[in-house]
Amino acid sequence: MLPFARVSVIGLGLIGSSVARAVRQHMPTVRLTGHDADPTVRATAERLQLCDDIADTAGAAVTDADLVLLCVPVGAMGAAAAEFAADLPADAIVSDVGSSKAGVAAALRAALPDAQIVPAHPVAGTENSGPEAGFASLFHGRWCILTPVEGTNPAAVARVEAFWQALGANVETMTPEHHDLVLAVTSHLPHLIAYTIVGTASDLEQVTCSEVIKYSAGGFRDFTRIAASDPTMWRDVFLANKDAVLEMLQRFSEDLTALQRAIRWGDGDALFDLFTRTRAIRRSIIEQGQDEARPDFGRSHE
Ligand SMILES: NC(=O)c1ccc[n+]([C@@H]2O[C@H](COP(=O)([O-])OP(=O)(O)OC[C@H]3O[C@@H](n4cnc5c(N)ncnc54)[C@H](O)[C@@H]3O)[C@@H](O)[C@H]2O)c1
Ligand SMILES: O=C(O)C(=O)C[C@]1(C(=O)O)C=C[C@@H](O)C=C1
Repeated sequence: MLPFARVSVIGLGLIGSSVARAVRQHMPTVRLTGHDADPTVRATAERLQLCDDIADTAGAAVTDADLVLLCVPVGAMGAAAAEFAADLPADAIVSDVGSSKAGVAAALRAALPDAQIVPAHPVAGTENSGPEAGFASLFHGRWCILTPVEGTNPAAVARVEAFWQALGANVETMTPEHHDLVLAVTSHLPHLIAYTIVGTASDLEQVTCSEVIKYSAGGFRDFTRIAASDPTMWRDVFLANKDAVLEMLQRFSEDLTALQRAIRWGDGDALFDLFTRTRAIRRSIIEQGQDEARPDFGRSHE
Protein backbone atom coordinates (compact mmCIF):
# COMPACT_ATOMS: atom_id res chain seq x y z
CA MET A 1 0.00 0.00 0.00
CA LEU A 2 1.18 3.54 -0.76
CA PRO A 3 2.15 5.66 2.27
CA PHE A 4 0.27 8.69 0.85
CA ALA A 5 -2.41 9.19 -1.79
CA ARG A 6 -2.38 13.01 -2.19
CA VAL A 7 0.96 14.78 -2.00
CA SER A 8 1.48 18.55 -2.12
CA VAL A 9 4.91 19.91 -2.96
CA ILE A 10 5.54 23.51 -1.89
CA GLY A 11 8.56 24.89 -3.77
CA LEU A 12 9.17 23.43 -7.22
CA GLY A 13 12.91 24.00 -7.67
CA LEU A 14 15.63 21.37 -7.95
CA ILE A 15 14.47 19.25 -5.01
CA GLY A 16 10.70 19.84 -5.26
CA SER A 17 10.66 19.08 -8.98
CA SER A 18 12.85 15.99 -8.42
CA VAL A 19 10.41 14.75 -5.78
CA ALA A 20 7.50 15.38 -8.18
CA ARG A 21 9.25 13.50 -11.00
CA ALA A 22 10.21 10.64 -8.66
CA VAL A 23 6.64 10.36 -7.29
CA ARG A 24 5.32 10.16 -10.86
CA GLN A 25 7.81 7.44 -11.66
CA HIS A 26 7.52 5.33 -8.51
CA MET A 27 3.96 6.05 -7.32
CA PRO A 28 2.02 6.97 -10.49
CA THR A 29 -1.40 6.78 -8.82
CA VAL A 30 -0.55 9.48 -6.26
CA ARG A 31 -2.37 12.77 -6.88
CA LEU A 32 0.31 15.46 -7.01
CA THR A 33 -0.33 19.14 -6.39
CA GLY A 34 2.41 21.75 -6.57
CA HIS A 35 2.84 25.37 -5.60
CA ASP A 36 5.71 27.83 -5.86
CA ALA A 37 5.76 31.47 -4.75
CA ASP A 38 7.38 32.44 -8.06
CA PRO A 39 4.83 32.66 -10.93
CA THR A 40 7.57 31.94 -13.50
CA VAL A 41 8.39 28.69 -11.70
CA ARG A 42 4.67 27.81 -11.62
CA ALA A 43 4.45 28.40 -15.38
CA THR A 44 7.50 26.21 -16.00
CA ALA A 45 6.05 23.49 -13.75
CA GLU A 46 2.82 23.59 -15.80
CA ARG A 47 4.78 23.35 -19.06
CA LEU A 48 6.83 20.40 -17.76
CA GLN A 49 3.64 18.78 -16.38
CA LEU A 50 5.40 18.12 -13.11
CA CYS A 51 2.13 17.74 -11.17
CA ASP A 52 -1.56 17.01 -11.74
CA ASP A 53 -2.34 20.54 -10.53
CA ILE A 54 -0.33 23.69 -9.95
CA ALA A 55 -2.06 25.92 -7.40
CA ASP A 56 -1.69 29.70 -7.31
CA THR A 57 -1.68 29.78 -3.51
CA ALA A 58 -0.13 27.55 -0.86
CA GLY A 59 -3.55 27.25 0.85
CA ALA A 60 -5.20 25.92 -2.32
CA ALA A 61 -2.32 23.46 -2.78
CA VAL A 62 -2.84 21.69 0.57
CA THR A 63 -6.63 21.55 1.04
CA ASP A 64 -6.93 17.78 0.42
CA ALA A 65 -3.31 16.68 0.95
CA ASP A 66 -2.26 13.82 3.19
CA LEU A 67 1.43 14.77 2.83
CA VAL A 68 2.66 18.35 2.45
CA LEU A 69 6.36 18.51 1.58
CA LEU A 70 8.09 21.86 1.93
CA CYS A 71 10.93 22.20 -0.61
CA VAL A 72 11.81 25.88 -0.11
CA PRO A 73 15.06 27.43 1.23
CA VAL A 74 15.47 26.81 4.98
CA GLY A 75 15.04 30.51 5.78
CA ALA A 76 11.62 30.48 4.05
CA MET A 77 10.22 27.33 5.74
CA GLY A 78 8.35 29.15 8.55
CA ALA A 79 6.74 31.72 6.25
CA ALA A 80 5.80 29.07 3.66
CA ALA A 81 4.16 26.91 6.36
CA ALA A 82 2.29 29.92 7.81
CA GLU A 83 0.80 30.58 4.35
CA PHE A 84 -1.10 27.28 4.32
CA ALA A 85 -1.65 26.82 8.10
CA ALA A 86 -5.35 27.72 7.95
CA ASP A 87 -6.04 25.28 5.07
CA LEU A 88 -4.09 22.26 6.31
CA PRO A 89 -6.28 19.17 6.83
CA ALA A 90 -6.17 17.98 10.47
CA ASP A 91 -4.80 14.54 9.54
CA ALA A 92 -2.15 15.73 7.06
CA ILE A 93 1.52 15.07 7.75
CA VAL A 94 3.92 17.96 7.09
CA SER A 95 7.53 17.29 6.12
CA ASP A 96 10.37 19.20 4.47
CA VAL A 97 13.69 18.63 2.69
CA GLY A 98 15.78 21.37 4.33
CA SER A 99 19.56 20.98 4.59
CA SER A 100 19.60 21.99 8.27
CA LYS A 101 17.10 20.64 10.76
CA ALA A 102 16.93 22.16 14.27
CA GLY A 103 15.96 25.67 13.11
CA VAL A 104 13.56 24.33 10.48
CA ALA A 105 11.82 22.03 13.00
CA ALA A 106 11.33 25.01 15.35
CA ALA A 107 10.03 27.27 12.56
CA LEU A 108 7.56 24.62 11.36
CA ARG A 109 6.34 23.94 14.90
CA ALA A 110 5.80 27.69 15.51
CA ALA A 111 3.82 28.07 12.26
CA LEU A 112 1.85 24.81 12.67
CA PRO A 113 1.42 24.19 16.43
CA ASP A 114 -1.04 21.29 16.03
CA ALA A 115 0.29 19.52 12.94
CA GLN A 116 2.08 16.17 12.68
CA ILE A 117 5.56 17.28 11.57
CA VAL A 118 8.29 14.88 10.42
CA PRO A 119 11.31 16.90 9.26
CA ALA A 120 13.53 15.20 6.67
CA HIS A 121 16.67 15.82 4.63
CA PRO A 122 17.43 13.89 1.46
CA VAL A 123 21.24 14.02 1.27
CA ALA A 124 21.25 14.34 -2.50
CA GLY A 125 21.52 17.35 -4.75
CA THR A 126 23.51 19.20 -7.36
CA GLU A 127 24.85 22.70 -7.84
CA ASN A 128 21.86 23.53 -10.07
CA SER A 129 18.53 25.00 -9.07
CA GLY A 130 15.06 25.54 -10.50
CA PRO A 131 12.35 23.22 -11.86
CA GLU A 132 14.26 22.27 -15.00
CA ALA A 133 17.27 21.04 -13.04
CA GLY A 134 15.40 18.23 -11.26
CA PHE A 135 15.46 14.57 -12.17
CA ALA A 136 13.62 11.46 -10.96
CA SER A 137 16.66 9.37 -10.02
CA LEU A 138 18.18 12.02 -7.72
CA PHE A 139 17.35 10.07 -4.55
CA HIS A 140 18.26 6.58 -5.77
CA GLY A 141 20.64 4.94 -3.34
CA ARG A 142 21.03 8.19 -1.35
CA TRP A 143 20.38 8.75 2.33
CA CYS A 144 17.33 10.55 3.58
CA ILE A 145 17.66 11.55 7.24
CA LEU A 146 14.50 11.92 9.33
CA THR A 147 14.72 14.06 12.48
CA PRO A 148 11.44 13.54 14.39
CA VAL A 149 11.28 15.10 17.83
CA GLU A 150 9.93 13.46 21.00
CA GLY A 151 6.19 13.05 20.90
CA THR A 152 5.97 12.60 17.12
CA ASN A 153 3.52 9.85 16.22
CA PRO A 154 5.64 6.79 15.19
CA ALA A 155 3.05 5.94 12.51
CA ALA A 156 3.66 9.34 10.86
CA VAL A 157 7.42 8.73 10.92
CA ALA A 158 6.92 5.27 9.40
CA ARG A 159 4.81 6.71 6.54
CA VAL A 160 7.42 9.38 5.72
CA GLU A 161 10.10 6.68 5.85
CA ALA A 162 8.09 4.49 3.44
CA PHE A 163 7.64 7.51 1.12
CA TRP A 164 11.39 8.11 0.80
CA GLN A 165 12.11 4.41 0.44
CA ALA A 166 9.61 4.30 -2.43
CA LEU A 167 11.62 7.07 -4.13
CA GLY A 168 14.73 4.87 -3.87
CA ALA A 169 16.36 6.41 -0.78
CA ASN A 170 17.83 4.71 2.29
CA VAL A 171 16.35 6.18 5.45
CA GLU A 172 18.10 6.93 8.74
CA THR A 173 16.69 8.64 11.84
CA MET A 174 18.57 10.96 14.23
CA THR A 175 17.99 14.04 16.37
CA PRO A 176 17.94 17.44 14.61
CA GLU A 177 20.99 18.56 16.64
CA HIS A 178 23.04 15.50 15.68
CA HIS A 179 22.03 15.93 12.06
CA ASP A 180 23.20 19.54 12.08
CA LEU A 181 26.57 18.64 13.56
CA VAL A 182 27.22 15.79 11.10
CA LEU A 183 26.09 17.77 8.06
CA ALA A 184 28.14 20.78 9.17
CA VAL A 185 31.28 18.76 8.52
CA THR A 186 30.16 16.57 5.58
CA SER A 187 28.25 19.18 3.56
CA HIS A 188 28.22 22.72 4.96
CA LEU A 189 31.96 23.13 5.63
CA PRO A 190 32.96 21.74 2.19
CA HIS A 191 30.66 24.32 0.59
CA LEU A 192 32.18 27.11 2.68
CA ILE A 193 35.68 26.01 1.67
CA ALA A 194 34.70 25.87 -2.02
CA TYR A 195 33.12 29.34 -1.85
CA THR A 196 36.29 30.63 -0.19
CA ILE A 197 38.82 29.09 -2.54
CA VAL A 198 36.99 30.17 -5.68
CA GLY A 199 36.56 33.66 -4.21
CA THR A 200 40.28 33.86 -3.37
CA ALA A 201 41.25 32.69 -6.85
CA SER A 202 38.92 35.23 -8.40
CA ASP A 203 40.52 38.01 -6.33
CA LEU A 204 43.93 36.84 -7.52
CA GLU A 205 42.68 36.97 -11.06
CA GLN A 206 42.91 40.74 -10.94
CA VAL A 207 46.64 40.25 -10.43
CA THR A 208 47.28 37.38 -12.78
CA CYS A 209 45.11 38.60 -15.67
CA SER A 210 42.85 35.57 -16.11
CA GLU A 211 45.51 32.88 -15.66
CA VAL A 212 43.40 31.38 -12.89
CA ILE A 213 40.63 30.58 -15.35
CA LYS A 214 42.95 29.69 -18.21
CA TYR A 215 44.93 27.06 -16.28
CA SER A 216 42.17 25.80 -14.02
CA ALA A 217 42.52 22.03 -14.16
CA GLY A 218 40.84 19.22 -12.22
CA GLY A 219 41.29 20.39 -8.62
CA PHE A 220 40.04 23.94 -9.03
CA ARG A 221 37.28 22.93 -11.42
CA ASP A 222 35.86 20.50 -8.83
CA PHE A 223 35.70 23.39 -6.35
CA THR A 224 33.96 25.64 -8.91
CA ARG A 225 31.14 23.10 -9.29
CA ILE A 226 30.39 23.24 -5.58
CA ALA A 227 30.89 27.03 -5.47
CA ALA A 228 28.24 27.39 -8.20
CA SER A 229 25.58 26.19 -5.74
CA ASP A 230 22.53 28.32 -5.10
CA PRO A 231 23.35 31.56 -3.17
CA THR A 232 19.95 31.82 -1.44
CA MET A 233 19.95 28.20 -0.32
CA TRP A 234 23.47 28.37 1.12
CA ARG A 235 23.09 31.78 2.73
CA ASP A 236 20.12 30.33 4.60
CA VAL A 237 21.96 27.12 5.57
CA PHE A 238 24.92 28.97 7.09
CA LEU A 239 22.66 31.35 9.02
CA ALA A 240 20.44 28.51 10.25
CA ASN A 241 23.27 26.13 11.24
CA LYS A 242 25.53 28.84 12.61
CA ASP A 243 26.70 27.13 15.85
CA ALA A 244 27.61 23.76 14.33
CA VAL A 245 29.31 25.36 11.31
CA LEU A 246 31.36 27.70 13.51
CA GLU A 247 32.41 24.78 15.72
CA MET A 248 33.53 22.71 12.72
CA LEU A 249 35.24 25.72 11.19
CA GLN A 250 37.27 26.14 14.38
CA ARG A 251 38.40 22.49 14.19
CA PHE A 252 39.20 22.91 10.50
CA SER A 253 41.27 26.06 11.13
CA GLU A 254 43.32 24.21 13.75
CA ASP A 255 44.01 21.32 11.35
CA LEU A 256 44.92 23.80 8.61
CA THR A 257 47.38 25.48 10.95
CA ALA A 258 48.96 22.07 11.72
CA LEU A 259 49.33 21.46 7.98
CA GLN A 260 50.82 24.92 7.50
CA ARG A 261 53.36 24.08 10.20
CA ALA A 262 54.24 20.74 8.60
CA ILE A 263 54.95 22.48 5.31
CA ARG A 264 56.99 25.24 6.96
CA TRP A 265 59.15 22.76 8.90
CA GLY A 266 59.51 20.28 6.05
CA ASP A 267 57.63 17.55 7.96
CA GLY A 268 57.06 15.27 4.95
CA ASP A 269 55.95 12.34 7.15
CA ALA A 270 53.05 14.37 8.58
CA LEU A 271 51.91 15.38 5.08
CA PHE A 272 52.31 11.84 3.71
CA ASP A 273 50.39 10.29 6.64
CA LEU A 274 47.46 12.68 6.28
CA PHE A 275 47.25 12.28 2.49
CA THR A 276 47.37 8.47 2.87
CA ARG A 277 44.51 8.60 5.38
CA THR A 278 42.36 10.86 3.18
CA ARG A 279 43.00 8.74 0.08
CA ALA A 280 41.68 5.70 2.00
CA ILE A 281 38.53 7.65 2.92
CA ARG A 282 37.85 8.51 -0.74
CA ARG A 283 38.35 4.86 -1.74
CA SER A 284 35.99 3.58 0.93
CA ILE A 285 33.32 6.09 -0.19
CA ILE A 286 33.60 4.77 -3.75
CA GLU A 287 33.46 1.16 -2.54
CA GLN A 288 30.23 1.93 -0.67
CA GLY A 289 28.71 3.27 -3.89
CA GLN A 290 28.39 6.81 -2.53
CA ASP A 291 30.51 8.40 -5.26
CA GLU A 292 28.79 11.37 -6.84
CA ALA A 293 30.71 11.03 -10.08
CA ARG A 294 28.07 8.66 -11.37
CA PRO A 295 27.26 8.85 -15.08
CA ASP A 296 23.88 10.56 -14.70
CA PHE A 297 25.00 13.17 -12.21
CA GLY A 298 24.23 16.83 -12.80
CA ARG A 299 22.73 16.50 -16.27
CA SER A 300 19.22 16.77 -17.61
CA HIS A 301 17.38 13.59 -16.79
CA GLU A 302 14.11 13.64 -18.61
N1 LIG B 1 20.15 21.83 -3.83
C1 LIG B 1 20.56 20.79 -3.12
O1 LIG B 1 21.59 20.20 -3.42
C2 LIG B 1 19.73 20.35 -1.94
C3 LIG B 1 19.85 19.03 -1.48
C4 LIG B 1 19.06 18.61 -0.40
C5 LIG B 1 18.20 19.49 0.22
N2 LIG B 1 18.12 20.78 -0.26
C6 LIG B 1 17.17 21.67 0.40
O2 LIG B 1 16.02 21.73 -0.43
C7 LIG B 1 15.37 22.98 -0.33
C8 LIG B 1 15.13 23.54 -1.72
O3 LIG B 1 16.36 23.66 -2.38
P1 LIG B 1 16.46 23.63 -3.97
O4 LIG B 1 17.85 23.27 -4.30
O5 LIG B 1 15.34 22.85 -4.55
O6 LIG B 1 16.25 25.18 -4.27
P2 LIG B 1 15.64 25.89 -5.58
O7 LIG B 1 16.11 27.31 -5.54
O8 LIG B 1 15.94 25.09 -6.80
O9 LIG B 1 14.07 25.87 -5.31
C9 LIG B 1 13.45 26.52 -4.23
C10 LIG B 1 12.08 27.00 -4.69
O10 LIG B 1 11.36 27.47 -3.55
C11 LIG B 1 10.55 28.55 -3.99
N3 LIG B 1 10.13 29.32 -2.82
C12 LIG B 1 10.86 30.15 -2.04
N4 LIG B 1 10.13 30.64 -1.03
C13 LIG B 1 8.88 30.11 -1.17
C14 LIG B 1 7.66 30.22 -0.44
N5 LIG B 1 7.56 30.98 0.67
N6 LIG B 1 6.58 29.52 -0.88
C15 LIG B 1 6.65 28.77 -1.99
N7 LIG B 1 7.77 28.63 -2.73
C16 LIG B 1 8.87 29.29 -2.32
C17 LIG B 1 11.44 29.31 -4.95
O11 LIG B 1 10.69 30.16 -5.80
C18 LIG B 1 12.13 28.16 -5.68
O12 LIG B 1 11.46 27.82 -6.87
C19 LIG B 1 16.25 23.84 0.57
O13 LIG B 1 15.74 23.86 1.87
C20 LIG B 1 17.59 23.14 0.55
O14 LIG B 1 18.32 23.36 1.73
C21 LIG B 1 18.82 21.22 -1.33
O1 LIG C 1 26.68 17.45 -4.74
C1 LIG C 1 26.22 18.56 -4.52
O2 LIG C 1 26.16 19.38 -5.40
C2 LIG C 1 25.69 18.88 -3.22
O3 LIG C 1 26.04 19.89 -2.75
C3 LIG C 1 24.73 18.01 -2.55
C4 LIG C 1 24.55 18.21 -1.06
C5 LIG C 1 25.83 17.80 -0.32
O4 LIG C 1 26.53 18.63 0.24
O5 LIG C 1 26.10 16.60 -0.33
C6 LIG C 1 24.23 19.62 -0.75
C7 LIG C 1 23.32 20.00 0.15
C8 LIG C 1 22.33 19.09 0.60
O6 LIG C 1 21.61 19.45 1.66
C9 LIG C 1 22.53 17.73 0.29
C10 LIG C 1 23.44 17.36 -0.62
